[in-house]
Amino acid sequence: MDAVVKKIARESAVKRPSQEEAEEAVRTLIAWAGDDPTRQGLIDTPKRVVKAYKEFFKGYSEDPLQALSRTFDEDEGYDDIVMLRDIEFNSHCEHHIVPFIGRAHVAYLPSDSVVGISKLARVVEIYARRLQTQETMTAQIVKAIDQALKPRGTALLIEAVHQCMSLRGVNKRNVSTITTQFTGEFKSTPALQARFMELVRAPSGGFSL
Ligand SMILES: Nc1nc2c(ncn2[C@@H]2O[C@H](COP(=O)(O)OP(=O)(O)OP(=O)(O)O)[C@@H](O)[C@H]2O)c(=O)[nH]1
Ligand SMILES: [Zn+2]
Repeated sequence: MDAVVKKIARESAVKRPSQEEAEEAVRTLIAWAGDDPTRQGLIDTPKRVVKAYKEFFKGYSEDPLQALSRTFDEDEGYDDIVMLRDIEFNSHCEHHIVPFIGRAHVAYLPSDSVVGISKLARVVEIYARRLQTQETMTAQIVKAIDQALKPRGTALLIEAVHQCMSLRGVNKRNVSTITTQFTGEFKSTPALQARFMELVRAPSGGFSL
């Protein structure tokens, strides 16, 4: 078992079930839904579902601080906004285990060093691949960046569609849920927040490389 999974298991005092126990749980749900888990078309489904869960929730075995640990300090004194826009993610809401799908826009103001830009997208991916609420995921991403890079400020906007609202329950399609979090200079300086929001909304300039 991976160290991060072990840590989460230790903190929550939950024993991680075996692959066979997880597959059995899927067979139970299929039967509960009203179908026969032993029929031809469903016989391999528990194995596939467990494999899919491994992908959906692989963020439990990854460490965001580790992803942000390699920084570069030769940046000629660059000290303005570094922003990644339109980081697509798929997550699952912790209330219904149904997908919520959206985009994250993340920016930071470097102090001494910068981080490889892919690592910011990796942090989004790590937290998205866990059971989440949008608010928690927003706060966690910002906290990880602040902790690892100690920037002068971090800004994050997440927009997402929650399928637990569009496929069931209230059945409202295409509702966007928007969350934002600002720290440091982004929190204390409204003009910086406004610049961030402008950059989120700015046309892409037709780049699609
Ligand atoms: N704040 C927040 N709520 C969420 C998120 N994802 C899902 N939810 C909401 O979680 C709530 C759970 O409410 P409950 O009343 O316990 O569950 P429910 O009976 O299935 O609720 P309905 O979805 O209204 O049918 C619902 O209002 C969901 O829309 C999220 O990321 N953040
Ligand atoms: Zn939900």
